[in-house]
Amino acid sequence: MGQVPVTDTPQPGTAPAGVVAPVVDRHGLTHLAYGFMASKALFAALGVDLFSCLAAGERTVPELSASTGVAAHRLATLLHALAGVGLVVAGPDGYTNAPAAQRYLVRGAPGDLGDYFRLQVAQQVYPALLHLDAGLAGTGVAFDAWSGLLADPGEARVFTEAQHAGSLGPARRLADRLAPAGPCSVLDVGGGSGAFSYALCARDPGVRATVLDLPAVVDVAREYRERAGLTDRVTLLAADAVRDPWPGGLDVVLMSYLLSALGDAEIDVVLAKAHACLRPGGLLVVHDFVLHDDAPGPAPAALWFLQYVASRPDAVSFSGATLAARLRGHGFAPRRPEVLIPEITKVIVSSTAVPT
Ligand SMILES: C[S@@+](CC[C@H](N)C(=O)[O-])C[C@H]1O[C@@H](n2cnc3c(N)ncnc32)[C@H](O)[C@@H]1O
Repeated sequence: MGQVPVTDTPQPGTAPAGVVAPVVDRHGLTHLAYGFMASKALFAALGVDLFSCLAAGERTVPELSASTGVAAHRLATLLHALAGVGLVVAGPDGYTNAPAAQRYLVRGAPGDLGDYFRLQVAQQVYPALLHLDAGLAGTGVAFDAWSGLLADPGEARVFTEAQHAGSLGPARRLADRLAPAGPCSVLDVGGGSGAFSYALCARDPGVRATVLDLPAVVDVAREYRERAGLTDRVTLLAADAVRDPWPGGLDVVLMSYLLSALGDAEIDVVLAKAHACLRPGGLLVVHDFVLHDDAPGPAPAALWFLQYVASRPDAVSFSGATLAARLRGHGFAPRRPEVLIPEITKVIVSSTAVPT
């Protein structure tokens, strides 16, 4: 879960990035209350690949109707909505993509996030959020945590393919930052498709990785490993990270979006296991949603934490400081958190003590 923000720079009239502006008027409230409708317009457009149809430039409504197969009068209504929220731009004869749509929503573009939004956010996260009231009340949740949902091979495929699309860019950035050099064994816990492991392997030929995830997810990861040409350097381990044993003597344990997906007590279980399976001086790399320590937000990270409340009663949120305290409690020496996806995720690298 978690994504690059579609808006990289503050919009006119909004607070600078990182500062939460209190909602002061009805317009602000309306913007929030109607947000779901705007999201649905975006997902519906992705569903008929509308942004790809506009990739080459302006198209008229009849042209778009022919390409998408959507009746012109219904498509016109969708286009009005998309233009209203700024995803397409209306011209004298037709429509063009807004810059972010052209960059992130055109199928096959280098920054393509369409599958991530359409599959994971629209088809799995939003339906789960319909159970948020019950989750908050503690009277029921959408499903038995993500591990319950992902026991189903079809759901595991949808989730993992979408997550792969979302994780490729951040994985490359993290690999560049960690810059492994020389022999290095990595355990990628809750590794999903293995996107982060492949990026680390691509960065240095000395990296060997094990991707540990639930069995139905590992079945999908096998295909990505094949495509990456890394069957000889990446091992797949079908296991439950909380209940099953992990390999030992490792240089690096990576947890990308794992801790946020676990319950409070399970976080302690996996941190203890990480410490036990690292060699002295080994590194734990946590990449996840992280709240500010001393200010509200950032909103996307806070909202991602909230959606977990819909799917498990023991979900918790954490800031850099609360996570660092927890890491210290398990014998780690955490460094300062560093932003990986602005407003959404941070990376906290911690070392285990080297015996003197
Ligand atoms: C949001 S995905 C992140 C995948 C990958 N780390 C990435 O960043 O692209 C969270 C992953 O944690 C896995 N996961 C959740 N609970 C798990 C558990 N108890 N044991 C193993 N994997 C688990 C899920 O199956 C899923 O693949």
